[in-house]
Amino acid sequence: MSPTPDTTGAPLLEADGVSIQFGGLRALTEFRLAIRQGDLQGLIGPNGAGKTTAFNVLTGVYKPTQGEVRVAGKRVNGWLPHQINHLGLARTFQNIRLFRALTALDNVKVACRAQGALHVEGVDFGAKLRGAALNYRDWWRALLLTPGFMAEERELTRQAEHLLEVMGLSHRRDEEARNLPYGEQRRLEIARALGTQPKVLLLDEPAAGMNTREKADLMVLIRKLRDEFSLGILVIEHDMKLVMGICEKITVLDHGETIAKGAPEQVRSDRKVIEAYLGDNYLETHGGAA
Ligand SMILES: Nc1ncnc2c1ncn2[C@@H]1O[C@H](COP(=O)(O)OP(=O)(O)OP(=O)(O)O)[C@@H](O)[C@H]1O
Repeated sequence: MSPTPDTTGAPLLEADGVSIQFGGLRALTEFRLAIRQGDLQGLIGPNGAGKTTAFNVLTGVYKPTQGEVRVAGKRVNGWLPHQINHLGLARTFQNIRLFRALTALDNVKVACRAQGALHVEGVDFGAKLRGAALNYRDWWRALLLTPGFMAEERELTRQAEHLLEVMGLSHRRDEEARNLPYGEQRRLEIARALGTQPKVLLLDEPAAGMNTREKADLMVLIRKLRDEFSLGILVIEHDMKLVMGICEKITVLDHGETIAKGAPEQVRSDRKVIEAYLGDNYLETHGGAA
């Protein structure tokens, strides 16, 4: 049986009054969020609201102009994405970013290997030097196919195969990522993100381009991932059925500002959210009170 999600622990990911500005454009203003183990939260809003920017700030692609991002309790402002990833934060992208010419298995193995690589936090020169020395050693081990290297390869293959199986992609193991149907490429991206053994997973429009059946399956799968891998999950998604169906808490952005936050039923009847995003048609089709 899946463990009951524990959403009472310390936040694994926190945004504390985070703002970012591009020239004169305030893309994100005073953004606040806390994700704990067992959380399944949504981030919604109209096009250009700042959702992907929020992901980019949380994962180290952008440095916040103001405020603080904390991962596993550590302040990570200014850290590089791979350093933040080592603290347990992984993501997928709105525009799929797989290694297109690698097989499904190798896409996931790359991520599993990256997690086993030297953990270099901050900008410590000594650690970087040690990292370079270990890379050099690993290069020779790979070239000479030492028993240690071969054993490590088998273990990485086993881990990657397991993740492909969880994501229903075992049958695609040896196919190049670019040849997979769109919905399967999206699932492969999630498998790859899981390869880095995250504690928090950020999914940027995971259902984009999927048909109704695939979306329904994805909803079940996202819940299953949360439970089986003891994750906290944050999802950006335009499909309201999916977001409202799986998320326990939703943050709504508009022009970089948080205009609402709460349970799905609270958010979908919020007048500001209806005006900015859902539209009165949504209420007519789905019911609910303004
Ligand atoms: N690197 C950048 N330089 C300048 N402006 C940017 C940059 N990144 C994002 N923006 C701007 O910030 C605003 C928010 O964009 P963002 O991509 O976060 O929106 P979004 O909510 O993810 O939209 P969508 O649903 O269309 O993906 C937009 O006006 C966008 O043009």
